[in-house]
Amino acid sequence: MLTPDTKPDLSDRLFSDLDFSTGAVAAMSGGSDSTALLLLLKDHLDRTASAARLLAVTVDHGLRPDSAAEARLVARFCAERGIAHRIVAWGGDKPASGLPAAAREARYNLLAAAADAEGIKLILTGHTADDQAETVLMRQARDDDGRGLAGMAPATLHDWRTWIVRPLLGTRRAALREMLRRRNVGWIEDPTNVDVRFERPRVRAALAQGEGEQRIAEALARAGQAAGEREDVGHRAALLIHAFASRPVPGLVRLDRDFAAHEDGQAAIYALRILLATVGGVSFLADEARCAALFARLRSAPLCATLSRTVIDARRTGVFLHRENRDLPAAAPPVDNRLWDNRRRITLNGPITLNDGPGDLVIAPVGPAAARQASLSEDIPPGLSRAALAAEPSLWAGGKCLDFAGGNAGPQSVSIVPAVAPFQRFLPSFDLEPAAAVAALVGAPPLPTPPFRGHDVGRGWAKA
Ligand SMILES: Nc1ncnc2c1ncn2[C@@H]1O[C@H](COP(=O)(O)OP(=O)(O)OP(=O)(O)O)[C@@H](O)[C@H]1O
Repeated sequence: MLTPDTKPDLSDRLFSDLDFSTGAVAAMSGGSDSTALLLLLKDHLDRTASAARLLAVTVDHGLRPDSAAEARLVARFCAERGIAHRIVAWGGDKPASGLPAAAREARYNLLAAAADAEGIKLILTGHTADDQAETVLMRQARDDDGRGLAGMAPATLHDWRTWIVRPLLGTRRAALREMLRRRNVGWIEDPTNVDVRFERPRVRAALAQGEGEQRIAEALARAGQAAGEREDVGHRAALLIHAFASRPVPGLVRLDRDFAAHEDGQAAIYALRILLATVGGVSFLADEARCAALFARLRSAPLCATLSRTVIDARRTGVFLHRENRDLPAAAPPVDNRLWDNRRRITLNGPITLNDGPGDLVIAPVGPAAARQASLSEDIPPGLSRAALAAEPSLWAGGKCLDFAGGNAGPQSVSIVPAVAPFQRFLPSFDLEPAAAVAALVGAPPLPTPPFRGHDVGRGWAKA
């Protein structure tokens, strides 16, 4: 039943676009924002999709003496409302520096694992407009390439399979707290949120003073504009990737010469940054200024350069990109669900059975010697094909190269599937289009269905 203080239009506005067909995990710290999120979500599902599964998950980071007791408080809160709840603990050693980032990384892994265990593909967090303003101001202070000014995306794909959605990103914290007070619901105040040894609490404290409100409004407006610009350049970069890039042999990307002369330099440089990071297996995009300088030089082939662990070999017949043949992973037995060189995902589909030869099965680069034996495409200069192939992963047994990359042709029990390094861990919705384009190019799995009903992967589906 509705109470006067849960305006139906608020929760409907927040959640009505979302696809709850696999259920939802609500990331619930017990703070005001995630408590409000959980209550609004529960109202919405009770009204519109009572069969949808809802699981609240609290991560106990084990960083404060009270954290376990707080997690139990959240468990009680959920039990009283008939909401399934789970506590997951961050075990193991904690780093001495970079603690907030490590805790965040661990938190998302644990939330995703909890969702996975239930077959749920959607995680909701309680990030608010206030969090967004803080994020934008922190990134602005760091003077990065401007992409970060878009702030947090309304949705982010985690590990290429679980959507993290932030439905409260356009809602102010004060409004949520007001709603909680009217419902007589309390929340946990995390002392870390006011611990000025950390950057975010310092920004938060500064925004609570003087002209804070105006700065918040400006930061949010700037974020909206930057998000639109980022989607736009991503869209144009995706068009360029579709039009000009191909993968003639595994490990080798070819750009038509016309790419180097394209008039939309901004999109071409963005496409280049994404392609270099993907081919090189680097988690962050190649440096913008260096890519701009490289793009300017591409017109005057021949050219051979390296950037982002990638060799750029520009010839009359095209601009070729392949992984540099150094600092490749050492031979090691295949381990399930691991990234190899940040370029391939290894999956074990069952116990390893070896019919192809004796000896222990390992994954190692093909290497120059085995690459020389391979039969090559006639359209590509053999030196280039071999250089690309040498850096590709292969299964080896007893010193014999069983299969080389691209391939699912080795023992059925091991698959080695291309991955898109810069977007593999976190893919913000702003970048969906270029990510889908580069995934199709390198043969990575297609993106899972977006979490918003009625939207394909493509322009304009992300909520503003
Ligand atoms: N320990 C946790 N367990 C589960 N989810 C968490 C946890 N910490 C944060 N989150 C999720 O991430 C969101 C943003 O995190 P942040 O650290 O800004 O929140 P908080 O201040 O701890 O709590 P809240 O946002 O609920 O007020 C939270 O709203 C919540 O959805």
